[in-house]
Amino acid sequence: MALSFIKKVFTFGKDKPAEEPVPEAVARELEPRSRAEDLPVAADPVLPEEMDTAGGPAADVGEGEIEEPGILDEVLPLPPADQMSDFGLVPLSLLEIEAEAETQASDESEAEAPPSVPSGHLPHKGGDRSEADAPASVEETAEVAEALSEEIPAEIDVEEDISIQPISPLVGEMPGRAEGGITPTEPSDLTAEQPKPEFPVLPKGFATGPAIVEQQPIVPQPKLSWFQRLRNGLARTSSQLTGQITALFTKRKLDDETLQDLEDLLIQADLGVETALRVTDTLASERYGKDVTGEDVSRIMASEIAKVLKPVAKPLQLDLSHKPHVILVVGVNGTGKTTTIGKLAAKLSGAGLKVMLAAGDTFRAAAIEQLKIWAERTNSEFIGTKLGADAAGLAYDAFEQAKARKCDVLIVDTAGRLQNKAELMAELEKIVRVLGKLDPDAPHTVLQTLDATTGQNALSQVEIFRNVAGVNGLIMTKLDGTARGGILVAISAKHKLPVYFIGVGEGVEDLEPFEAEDFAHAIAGLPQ
Ligand SMILES: Nc1nc2c(ncn2[C@@H]2O[C@H](COP(=O)(O)OP(=O)(O)OP(=O)(O)O)[C@@H](O)[C@H]2O)c(=O)[nH]1
Repeated sequence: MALSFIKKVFTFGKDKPAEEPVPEAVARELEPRSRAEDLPVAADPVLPEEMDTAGGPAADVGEGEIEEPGILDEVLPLPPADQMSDFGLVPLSLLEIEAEAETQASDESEAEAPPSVPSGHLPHKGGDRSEADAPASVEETAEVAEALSEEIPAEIDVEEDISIQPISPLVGEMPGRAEGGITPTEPSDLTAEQPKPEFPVLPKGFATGPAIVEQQPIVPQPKLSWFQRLRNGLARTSSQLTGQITALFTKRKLDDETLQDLEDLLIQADLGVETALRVTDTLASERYGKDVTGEDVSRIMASEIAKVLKPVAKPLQLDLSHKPHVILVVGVNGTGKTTTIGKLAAKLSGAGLKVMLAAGDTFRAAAIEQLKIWAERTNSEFIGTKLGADAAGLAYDAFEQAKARKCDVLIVDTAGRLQNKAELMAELEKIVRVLGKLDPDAPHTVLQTLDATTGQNALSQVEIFRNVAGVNGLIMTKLDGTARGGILVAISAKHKLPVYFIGVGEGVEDLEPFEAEDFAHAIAGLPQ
């Protein structure tokens, strides 16, 4: 009897005889939904306006009231039948029985098939259902479940053979579930093709949807050594020079004509007549009448340039018996005075010296602000004045302040000026004179910055600034760019002024002591 009852129960919705209506809740409980993902989610099972008659929405399931799926995945003893629905569980064995009953039922009567819920239609609870569809109470469900559990063959070991599949916690949250009124959705309802939103057809070259941008991993660039930056900066000079030299000596012996051509090439590279002659003389004495390669010439050239530069590659001497040792920084506009001051201050204050920076460039507000920032960055003292104020007056005040505050070094910035502007050069002369009144040796160092991209004009800059302000040391900046470093060789050969540092970048670290050999190798395109 029980088996035939089960058969009927499982064929509900397919061949249900009209005279034996099966409560919907029973059928629902036995529907094939043993896995959480199989659970149908009724579309709007209760309309808001139906809430009163439906008994209101299900109480929310509180956190922790639902067992973790992982726990329920284990084989657990079957709970008492009357509690199964409370747990939201369906015995797997029943699902197997159902599958069997379904097969038989489909054989028996296809013609008797009762009206089923049309695909895509989900009847509303409390709507226009027939009596047969009427919701069953939880008690009824429990009774049926108990009857079914009695029918389980004796050989089935409940503990071993019945695994309980958890039903998604969602079930407890579904309004219909609380009222015992979940209406199963045919699988076809879920897979049925939904009407696609219509988009306009875009012209060729366009596409709809979110753009997919492939992210390229950012590869950090290794920081180049200062020599590599110097070599890169001088690459234009060196590659031009070595390329021409190689071309000059290909399949040619060293004679007067090739020597003259070489001398011209070296002068064009800003190295100056003096250095050019040194190179050709040495080459002639060693290899005249013989085959010469470009590499031979590069080696001799590097060696002769280094000889010129070595005497000027000196450290910046600080006489710390003066408190302060005054460094006046001069040069043409934009040659890197302020930046170089910042770099020097960083080195000196980093070494524990007390440094003061004086904003003597009273022409540019930005220059004053720039120096102030450098002072903050380098933990230096700062002194400035109004825009347009007398720069010599500021230099005077700065000296006194630095002395009073026991600064080791005072570095005075000045406005950039072209060497041919007499009035501005006279102002520079005045600054030097005023400082000399406070200390006859001040300024102790007059540094001139030279922009390495300048070329021949740098020669006359040194000439005039030296005469007016008594420049006694040089710093060549921007050797990391597209430099024409050959001019430093010519200046060194002519003026023999110490070259203390070279600038190889805009960063605070990018100031390197000048090394004659390295510089000579970089110009000749040879490794360090
Ligand atoms: N690449 C590179 N840029 C530098 C170097 N030194 C300075 N600069 C840049 O050159 C520009 C001018 O530098 P400043 O320090 O303002 O030059 P300045 O001589 O004080 O300028 P004025 O006050 O106008 O005379 C700035 O953009 C600096 O960042 C260097 O060694 N390498």
